[in-house]
Amino acid sequence: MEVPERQPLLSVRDVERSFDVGGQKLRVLKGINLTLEPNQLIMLKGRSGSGKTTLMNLMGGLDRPTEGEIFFQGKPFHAWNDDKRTEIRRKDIGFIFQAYALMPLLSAYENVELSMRMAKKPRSEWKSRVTACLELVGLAKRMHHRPFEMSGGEQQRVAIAKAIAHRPSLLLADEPTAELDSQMAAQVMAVFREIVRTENVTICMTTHDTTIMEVADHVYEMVDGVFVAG
Ligand SMILES: Nc1ncnc2c1ncn2[C@@H]1O[C@H](COP(=O)(O)OP(=O)(O)OP(=O)(O)O)[C@@H](O)[C@H]1O
Repeated sequence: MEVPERQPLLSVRDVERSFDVGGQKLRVLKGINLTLEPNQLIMLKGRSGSGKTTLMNLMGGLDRPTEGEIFFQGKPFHAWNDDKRTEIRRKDIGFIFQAYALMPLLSAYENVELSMRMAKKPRSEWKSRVTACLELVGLAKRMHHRPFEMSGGEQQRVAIAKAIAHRPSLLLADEPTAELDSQMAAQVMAVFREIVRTENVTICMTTHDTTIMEVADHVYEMVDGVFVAG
């Protein structure tokens, strides 16, 4: 009997993205190929302006390529409209940004709970999942603190709990450690490794920090809109 081939989580094929800037075509991505498998920690590095954020936006279904194909769990993101991509994104993708994007008036617990609500998870699952996610990021004792009562590293860990609560299979993180000192950045990376081990998720993150690249399963280097051998 033939064993069915395992489907990649995400596949990016010959992707280009151009923007119209003042009547001129600005080519930002110039033929990107990348495959993400389940349960990986992948990093994208490259100079400012090389196109990393543009690629992450495409991978997360926030934007569509000018040329090429993007399949998320076999679904053709490049061909789907905003509404269809948004539906998949809400359910299956989590995002973390450089600045923590937490609601300032809500506690850590309430911030994470919001993500369960947004993903329309049954209310009966909220409490145990929110608590488990905050424990996973090492903040069980800070659940009822609000963002301004926490350090930058703690806030970023709340943002991680919030991004994984609805059990996405892909977590995209744009410079998640950029605002943190090296000790806090190391804590965030330890949490990422733990999440990849226990949560059935692939993390793809951008970074400039060469010291944290050691923990990646693979590092892609982008130069001027293409990948170069690392
Ligand atoms: N919507 C847009 N319209 C026009 N130009 C854009 C748009 N989005 C990105 N660009 C341009 O594309 C280039 C790549 O930007 P991008 O944000 O992807 O780089 P990056 O590698 O993520 O940089 P950084 O490390 O600074 O975040 C930049 O020159 C940027 O000005």
